[in-house]
Amino acid sequence: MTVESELRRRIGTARRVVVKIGSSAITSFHGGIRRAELDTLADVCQARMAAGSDVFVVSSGAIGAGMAPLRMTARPTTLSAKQAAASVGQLELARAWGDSFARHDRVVGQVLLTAADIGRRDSAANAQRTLDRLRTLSAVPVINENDTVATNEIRFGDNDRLAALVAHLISADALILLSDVDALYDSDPRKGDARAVTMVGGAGDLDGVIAGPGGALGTGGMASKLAAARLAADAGVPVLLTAAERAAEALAAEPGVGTVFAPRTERMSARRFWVRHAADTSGSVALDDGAVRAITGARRSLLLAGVTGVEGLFHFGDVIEMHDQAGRAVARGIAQYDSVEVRTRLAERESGAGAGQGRPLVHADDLVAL
Ligand SMILES: Nc1ncnc2c1ncn2[C@@H]1O[C@H](COP(=O)(O)OP(=O)(O)O)[C@@H](O)[C@H]1O
Ligand SMILES: N[C@@H](CCC(=O)OP(=O)(O)O)C(=O)O
Repeated sequence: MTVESELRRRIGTARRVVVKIGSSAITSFHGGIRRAELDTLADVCQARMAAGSDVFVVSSGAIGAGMAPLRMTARPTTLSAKQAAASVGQLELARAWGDSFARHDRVVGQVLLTAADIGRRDSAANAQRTLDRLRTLSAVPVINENDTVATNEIRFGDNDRLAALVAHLISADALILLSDVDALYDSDPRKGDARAVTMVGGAGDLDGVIAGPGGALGTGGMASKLAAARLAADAGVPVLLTAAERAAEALAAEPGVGTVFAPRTERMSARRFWVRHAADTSGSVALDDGAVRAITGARRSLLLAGVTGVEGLFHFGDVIEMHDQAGRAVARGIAQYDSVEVRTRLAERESGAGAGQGRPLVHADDLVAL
């Protein structure tokens, strides 16, 4: 069996599956939700559940669904208009999913999350418990970003990222991204003459691939799908990307369609994954070149000696970002000092009164290079 067919079989037999459905697949520009497509997708998810898998749906489309009832003729661009459209559209979307699954005697549970919810351990744990309880009650979770409270600064950015973080949160065995394109191509297929990539085993397979923008209804385009696939790979979750039209084949026992992305062979620990991808950061420190080399190259702990400045307010145990002298984020990690204490130590050093080195600011085990 080839590596690719093994990976496809793994996705086809995964017990716990996150299925993310893009706006472009279930909404139309003027008509709102495409009910027939939703019914077909619910049928396919139901078939997979009947075969023994647990399915968690991440559904985009709230903004697209809200446009028609609000008589918007173009996709809204301002944050408040997007939020208004999402607030109207989410209600329609949840109702439509409820109707589609009710045809199979299934109820749905709406779960709206912000990036901040996933970035805080307590709220992430609560969301995880809710999702798990819905599963044991045989209800289908229908998840979306809580658009009405998410500002530009705190957004997931797109639902591909949300889906990958949910896959990590619930320890999914596979993530299926359903869009309006049947696979990853080496360049935007709308521009003609592009070649489909059937498997991405590592970063090298993406050499020469141009990930272009999305369609009129989508958000992140192909770049956001590749970023989500990478995030899922770090979490040890294999990914299949294809078109919603191919959903039946994508959720079959041996999915023969789309592009499959291999997970990392060594799954990142939950703690390091959280530090790297999910946690809110509370502040940052600037590092000199030697410290940057020590933490990114030699994988050492970060000592106060290499810190040249502090930004923001953080407490012992918070996740902070580490910047190089050009202001680029080079790593994230868990602080072993409060920001006030770090400032005091830097001031002491300036005045020549610095006492010894002390414990590291970030221990190597809690530090992830970006
Ligand atoms: N290299 C590529 N391979 C495949 N699709 C691409 C590529 N570059 C750009 N695209 C475009 O990305 C679109 C999918 O992204 P998007 O519209 O954001 O989808 P969704 O709404 O499903 O999230 C496709 O319609 C496709 O035209
Ligand atoms: N929360 C937004 C999601 C936007 C989004 O990421 O869309 P998509 O690129 O289609 O997955 C909505 O429901 O419209």
